[in-house]
Amino acid sequence: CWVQFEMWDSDDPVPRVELLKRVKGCEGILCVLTEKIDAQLLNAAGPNLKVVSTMSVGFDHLSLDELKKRGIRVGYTPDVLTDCVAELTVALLLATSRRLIEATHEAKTGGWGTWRTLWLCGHELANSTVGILGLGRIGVAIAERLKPFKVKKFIYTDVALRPELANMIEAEYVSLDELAKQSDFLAICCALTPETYGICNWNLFSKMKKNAIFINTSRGGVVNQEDLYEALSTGLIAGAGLDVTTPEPLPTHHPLFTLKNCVILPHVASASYTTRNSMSALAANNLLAGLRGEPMPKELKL
Ligand SMILES: O=C(O)C(=O)CO
Repeated sequence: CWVQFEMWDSDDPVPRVELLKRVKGCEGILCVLTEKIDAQLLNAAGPNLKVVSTMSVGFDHLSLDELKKRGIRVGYTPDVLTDCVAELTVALLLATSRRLIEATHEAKTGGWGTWRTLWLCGHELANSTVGILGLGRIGVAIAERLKPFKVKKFIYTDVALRPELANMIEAEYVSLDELAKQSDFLAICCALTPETYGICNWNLFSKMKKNAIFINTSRGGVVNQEDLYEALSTGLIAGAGLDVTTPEPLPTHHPLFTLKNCVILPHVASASYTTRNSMSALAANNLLAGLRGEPMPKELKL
């Protein structure tokens, strides 16, 4: 089908006022995760709007209730980014547990003296227990990559048992409490929903091991950052690697940036050329299928 489209031709997000003006009368919207698709925006678009296609696997920026109410279909981009996100998660985990950022800083700035027995010691994956909060495609892909590092045991928690996925990585289902207590490494892989908002808080951190490494490549909103700061600065847990924060960008004066045991990345888990190309192609195909009234390659069931 022929499609007339207007593109915001910049890597920076379209300003909200501009977006609200330009969506008027549109039948479809292709957005990224910086655009809030809420009642205000849907009202601004008007009754022609049939489909919203987001170039992301996460959909916490979409008001699903509002979309459903209006009968608007939603496309998203699962699967195509799984490998890329899992790879980055492993990189962030190792950078955090083996203190790579501190180490390169020391080497560059004169901190590198003689070889010292306990200098820059971290924690290794061999013989460890890895916990996964929210076992989906990405959690499985992370576990598959970590297994060759000789992880002893994978455990997970979720709102329901995930027997098929769990079997793929021989992961054992445990309660959230047990996940906190047993994990040497805890990877957060859940979607941000009202149930997971702030789920990583003092209650969780206080049950974790002193040697535990906390890794989040899902959404910043699942973490209570004040509690995480307390946990890291008091040595309650050993370290954290975050690819996502609240807000994004995290202000450079944020206390978390002062901590040596906190590695912060600017939301780059899916940032490979191959994956971003696949995501944009899938988002475009979802949009076109939605406009034609055909099944979308990846439709979010509302
Ligand atoms: O797809 C997502 O949800 C991201 O966070 C970026 O890939």
